Amino acid sequence: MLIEPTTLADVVVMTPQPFRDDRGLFTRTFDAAIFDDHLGRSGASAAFVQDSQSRSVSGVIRGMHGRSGRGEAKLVRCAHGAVHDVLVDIRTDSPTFGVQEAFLLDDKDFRHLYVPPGFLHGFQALTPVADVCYRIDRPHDPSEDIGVAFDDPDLAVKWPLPVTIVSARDRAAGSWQELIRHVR
Ligand SMILES: Cc1cn([C@H]2C[C@H](O)[C@@H](COP(=O)(O)OP(=O)(O)O[C@H]3O[C@@H](C)C(=O)[C@@H](O)[C@H]3O)O2)c(=O)[nH]c1=O
Repeated sequence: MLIEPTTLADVVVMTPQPFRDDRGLFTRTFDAAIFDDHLGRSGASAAFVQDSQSRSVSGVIRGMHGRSGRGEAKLVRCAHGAVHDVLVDIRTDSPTFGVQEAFLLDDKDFRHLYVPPGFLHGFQALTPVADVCYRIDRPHDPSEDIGVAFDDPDLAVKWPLPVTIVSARDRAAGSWQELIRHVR
């Protein structure tokens, strides 16, 4: 399991080594000992309290989602298919505040993102079926949902495919400028 930094402060990408044979493959998707050691916090991995999975059809965009209050840490991977995954740092005290980075998550390399609290997250499905799995370190609470429109002109995320389906909540999301006023 390789753990590498990204351009976003504190975000890391974990790349496992899938073992492939005639039957298919086996891959470790997460290693608590390596993760805790990387963070320098014994037991950090034990904080993840909810596992979730979403399935999307090609072109679907989910995002850009964040969480108010203490935020939430997230582990994100694509278990089936491929997604274009985007993170935006919304921590006002971060050296990478406002910076975004995109990652290809797929079922070939099984790259896995660790996202600390204080980020917007979203993705677009690139394959007919794309399953995204998350682990979060606080129980889901919709009253803390915050977000920015996936097509906000200031964020200007470059989605690779034409947009097919977006939820009503995401269509109604606010702007980057509004979010900045809120977090500052
Ligand atoms: C996220 C979530 C949703 N739900 C419910 C609420 C709703 O009825 C249904 C679908 O929820 P949503 O439309 O919010 O799902 P979705 O748009 O896929 O939301 C997800 O988007 C990606 C980008 C993330 O980063 C996730 O943290 C999460 O915000 O599932 C839960 O019960 N628990 C959860 O943790």
